[in-house]
Amino acid sequence: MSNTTAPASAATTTATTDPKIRIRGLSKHFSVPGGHVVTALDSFDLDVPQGQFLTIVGPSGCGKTTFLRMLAGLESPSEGSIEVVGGTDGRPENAMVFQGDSIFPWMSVWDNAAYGLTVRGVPKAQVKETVGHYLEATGLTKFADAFPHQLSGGMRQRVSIARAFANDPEILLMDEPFSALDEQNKTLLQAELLRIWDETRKTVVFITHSVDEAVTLSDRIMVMSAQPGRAKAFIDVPFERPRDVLQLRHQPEYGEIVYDIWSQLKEEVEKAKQQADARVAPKRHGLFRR
Ligand SMILES: Nc1ncnc2c1ncn2[C@@H]1O[C@H](COP(=O)(O)OP(=O)(O)OP(=O)(O)O)[C@@H](O)[C@H]1O
Repeated sequence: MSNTTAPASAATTTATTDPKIRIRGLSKHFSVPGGHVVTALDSFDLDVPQGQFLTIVGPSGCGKTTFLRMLAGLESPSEGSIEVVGGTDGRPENAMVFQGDSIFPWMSVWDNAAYGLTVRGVPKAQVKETVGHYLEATGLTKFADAFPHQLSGGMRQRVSIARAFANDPEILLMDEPFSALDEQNKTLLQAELLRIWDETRKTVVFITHSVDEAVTLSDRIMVMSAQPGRAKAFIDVPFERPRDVLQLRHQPEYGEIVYDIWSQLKEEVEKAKQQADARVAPKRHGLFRR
């Protein structure tokens, strides 16, 4: 499967056809107590073509969430540029789905899903049609009047997904949206996401710690290096769409891609662990001296 893996240096040259997201020289430094500076991301280049489902995997602390937050405009870059090539038709640039609850607890399922459209002043009939469609697609029609505290974790994530798609953003950003769910719910939601995404073919940047999830959902996977985070490798996922989550996992090629990603990741996970140990060691040393 090595023919699907491209070194990171090819990132900006192989995926330049009609990019929806263009990242150049992106770095992010954080000042932390003690006068230290953490470089979360270092000189990061990336093109995401229009309509691509890109997933990012990388060891803990390599800057995945920081990157997504910068894409969402919630953090500003220390250096470099982020460009989302967008339309001018009043649609939001992005919508984000997080790991935990990102819906409003005081609003019904319907109102949560309709929120972005209502704020934008979309005509009521269109809101009704769009929200109705995405609640149906996420299996929530019967729960339209329910409130988040009456729903399971999986159903709350469905509301987040329905809201994100209903809002029709230019790009969709998803930060480990299924990581808190049990295996069965995770598989169901992956299948639902695949189905909804197939309808819209939105440009998605998705973060996960699960290599299986990455291979199941994505067109392309970016493996990040341990901190400071950089693009280490790109792996194309050649499976045709629409995809069936279970059948996909039966294919011999699936295992080869999973192996390929793990081969890239292993070294970075070990590096990240050494970094974490090195951060703990001086503190321990200080403790013994007291
Ligand atoms: N606001 C902040 N202030 C200081 N340091 C920060 C801040 N946000 C992130 N960092 C640091 O930047 C680095 C990257 O963090 P980030 O959360 O982006 O990593 P990640 O790859 O998403 O990790 P994980 O997989 O564990 O969620 C970490 O060392 C983190 O401690």
